[in-house]
Parts: sequence; C-alpha cells; structure tokens
Amino acid sequence: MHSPTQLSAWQALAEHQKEIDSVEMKSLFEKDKNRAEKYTTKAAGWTLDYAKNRVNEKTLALLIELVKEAGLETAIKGMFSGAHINNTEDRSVLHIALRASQAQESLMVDGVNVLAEVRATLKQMEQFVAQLHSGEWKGYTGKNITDVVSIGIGGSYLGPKVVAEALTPYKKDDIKVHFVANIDGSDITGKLKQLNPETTVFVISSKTFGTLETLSNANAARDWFLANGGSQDTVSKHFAAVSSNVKKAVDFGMAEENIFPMWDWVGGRYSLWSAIGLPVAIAVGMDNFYALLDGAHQMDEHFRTAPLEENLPVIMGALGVWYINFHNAQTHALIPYDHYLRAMPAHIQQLDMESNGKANLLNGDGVETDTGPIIWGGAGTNGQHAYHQLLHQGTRLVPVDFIAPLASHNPIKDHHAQLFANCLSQSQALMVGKTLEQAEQELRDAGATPEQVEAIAPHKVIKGNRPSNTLLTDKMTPETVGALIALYEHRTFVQGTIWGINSFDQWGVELGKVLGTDIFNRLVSDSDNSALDASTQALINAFKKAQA
Ligand SMILES: O=P(O)(O)OC[C@H]1O[C@](O)(CO)[C@@H](O)[C@@H]1O
Repeated sequence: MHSPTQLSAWQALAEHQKEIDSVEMKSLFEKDKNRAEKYTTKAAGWTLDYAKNRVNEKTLALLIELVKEAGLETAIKGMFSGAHINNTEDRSVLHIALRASQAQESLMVDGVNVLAEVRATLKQMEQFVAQLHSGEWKGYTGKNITDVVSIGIGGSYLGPKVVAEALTPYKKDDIKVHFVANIDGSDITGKLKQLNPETTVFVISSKTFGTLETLSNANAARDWFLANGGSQDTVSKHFAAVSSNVKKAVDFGMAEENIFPMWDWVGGRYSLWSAIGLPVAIAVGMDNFYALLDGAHQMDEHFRTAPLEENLPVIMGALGVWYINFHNAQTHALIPYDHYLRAMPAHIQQLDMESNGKANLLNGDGVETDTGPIIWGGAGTNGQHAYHQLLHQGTRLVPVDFIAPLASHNPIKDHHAQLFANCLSQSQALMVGKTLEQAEQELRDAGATPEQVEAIAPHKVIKGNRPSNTLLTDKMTPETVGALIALYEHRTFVQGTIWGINSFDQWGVELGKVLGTDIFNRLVSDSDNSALDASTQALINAFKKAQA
C-alpha cells in the first residue's frame, strides 16, 4: 500500500520534469536518429510508436522505476492468480480468465475452477448462436429469428455495442443486432418500430438484474411482445438473459437454459468477453467471437510476461501518469482513424473513468495526486474539423492516442492513403508546430503587406511540442480489436496501481441512483419537498406542472 508521492521515482520525476520540459521533442529527433526505432514496441498485432512524447532515456527509466516501486509486478501476479485485488468488494478481478487459452486447464479461485465455468458458458453461447443462425430456434409462430435486441446499460451495453460496430465487416446478414440502453422511452420506441415480435429475440444483459434502466426497458419489450401477438407462455422463446441473478431472470419469464451466467469476479466495464458479449457473438458468429477473445488473450500474455520496458500497457500507462501528474494534463484523447472504431473512445471513457475516477488510496486515505483523467475523443478525420483546433492551439495540454489500421476494409481509390496521411500529419503537426518566423514567411509568400504580417502572424503560431502515441495494426480484425481493448484495460490497471487506488469498484455511482429513486417518488406523489434545496424543489415543480 503506497501513496505515489512517497515513491523515490515520483520525486525524481518531479525534478526531471523541469529539465526535460526545456527540451523540444523535435530537437530530440534531430539529436538521435534512432529515436523512432528506440521508442517503438510491438505486441498482439499492434505497433506502438511513442517517440513523439516528451521523454528521453532518463524519463523512461524513471517511469519504469516508478511502476516497479508502485508494485505493478506483484499486482499483475495478483490479478492473474485470482487474488482479491478489488479490496473494497473483496473480489478477484478476472476478465483475463474469460479469454484464457484453451491450453490452460484450471484457474482456481476460492475453491472453484473458474475456467470450467467460463468454458461451459462459451459452449452454451455456441449452441444459442448456432440455433439462431441455423433457423433451429423459431419464434412463437414458427418463423426464423431475424432480429436480436440487446437490452442493458453501462458495461452490459457499451462494450458489446462498440465491438459489434468495430466488427461490422464480419457481420452475418441473416440476423440484425440492435442495442437499447437509455431509459428515455425514445430509445426503445425507435427500435421496436422496426421489429416484428414473431421474429425478434431480446437478450436482457444485467449482471445484477436490478438495474433500473434495463428492467424498465425489458418490461417495455415484454409489454410490446404481449400486446402484439405474443403470450406469457411464449415469452421464453423470445427472451434470454445474461445475469448472475438467475432467480430474477426466471421470475421475469426466461427459461433457465436461456440464462447465461455472470460472475462477481467480472466488473461490468470489463465484461464484454463474458456472455455479456453474446450480442457480438450473434452479430459476427462464434468463430469471430473466439478470435476476439484470442486477440485479448495475446495482449494479456504480453502484459503478464513482457519486460516492463517493452510492455505496451505499461508504457502507455506510465506515459499517461507523466502527463497527468507532472504536466497537469486534465484530459486524454483517443482518435481512431477508422470509421468502424468511431465509438471506441466512449467505451474506453467508461472503462477508464469508472475505474480510475477515484479519490481514495487502497487503505481509504485520501489521494494526494490527481488520478484518472477525462477520456474523450472521436473518429479522425472528422475531429480535425472540430476539436483539433484546441489540440493544436488551445491552452491545455492534451496527450493523444492516434489509432489506425494500415489497410481498409473498404478501399476506394486513395481514400485510405488520405485517411492515413491525415492521421500522421496530425501527430506531426502537434509535435513540430509553427514558429512566428515561419508564420510571417508564409504570409509574405502569400503577398501580405507588412502590416498584415504583423497583425496575423501571431494567430498562426502553433507552439508544438504536444505529445502523442500512434498505434498501428495491419487491419481491424476480431483479433486486433480484442487486443486493442485489452491493451486499454491493462493501461487502466497500470495507472490505478501507480496511484495506489482500486480500479475495480464504482461506489461513486451509487449516490445518484439512491437520490434518483427518491426524486422519482417525489415526481409521482404529493410529497412534502420543503426540506429539499430550492433549486431541486423548483425543478420538481416544473416537471409536475408540465404533467398536469
Ligand atoms: O449489469 P448491471 O448490473 O445491469 O449493471 C450495469 C452497469 O451499472 C453499473 O453498476 C454502474 O451503474 C456498471 O458498473 C455496470 O456495468
């Protein structure tokens, strides 16, 4: 148990920061012709180029020292052996078990071989997916299933949705997979309008089977089914569940054989590899789902065994800490130059911000440092015509991860070369910037008068020296998408370990849920609200007035 500021490497990095920040990255490239090669490392189908960072050999050595002093090596062993590293919930953290290699026979946790349970569930998924695609599974009027609607929220929704979208080129044509999450009635209403109850199966994904949004939407789906020809007796043909709460799912109307298990050692935001990923398996087929697991497993093995100095999640995690804690970076951007991966920043946002948005050390003491940053981003090149302005000239330092495949699934003329060129030009521009002299010359060359040059040139200056990583892969495939997400999962763990926090609980979301129930009761009753703050009272009154 540690507070990072007490670690000697932390203090050394604080000193070192002063010396490295007077050095421009571009001059580091000029001095060291091998810099790109030196600061490039590969794993599980991905190449990480981290040469465009404000680091030299000393920085990297200190960051690795920091990771060691923070006990990462022991923490990794703890995770992979099933130790209860989620200390506030006294649980193991075993998303890695969901994608363990078939060669591994057992992983005993609290007296249970979790791998046996994982494999039995995968078999159950295989059967379900095969029955749907072969047409063996029929709806209540004997028709084949054409649509599957996944209802869930948070980790029981976003990961599968993002991965299913990322794997669009692998989708099967016979069944369309839809996702519903929001309790806003517009979400499910929009989906149901496109569907036929005779040919639709709903998969209700909820680890607890107690989440307000998911249960409300599941009830709405069942009401729609019953109102449009279905009957209580045929609910089990059209509803399946993924949950650790079998009783509640059975009470809802699911047949026990159509309930896929979840375990308390899988955190919601790490659960897409479990049966929570069933919508992905239905969308792209079980073979591709296995390939996704395999890609993630390759990254797990890299994380577990590679030297820290060559370890992608370790390097990315440590660099993130370098900017958050030693350069006051408040946010971190993810910019995939791949249309199908456009929603990935949202998944990593959930993964990272729910994991590392914490203010207490493992022992409960308050942290003395900043912890998880705001994660955001979106697809390139679209963002170049929007928020990239702030990346280049804004007052805040925003480290960026650029993510790109070398080949496109849809090669049209020079589109992919243009896309890729833009990706490279952004990281280059962030680093090299533009000096006042260059801006002035540019204006003179364009025929500007001396007055115009003086007035406009300062606005064209781009300071540069802004850091980024570039992650490249040959192509976005189930394997490489799996490895990419696992990379970010482990990066999150590396940072949480450095900060000495628990990345695997999420107590902060509870208060809002409790207050939400209280306010809901006030909205639908004549309760006395005078003890509430005046703002909340007024807002409740506005709602009630609108309903009257
Ligand atoms: O799968 P469940 O139990 O419905 O929970 C959904 C999500 O809600 C959360 O508990 C947060 O509210 C997430 O961690 C989780 O992924």
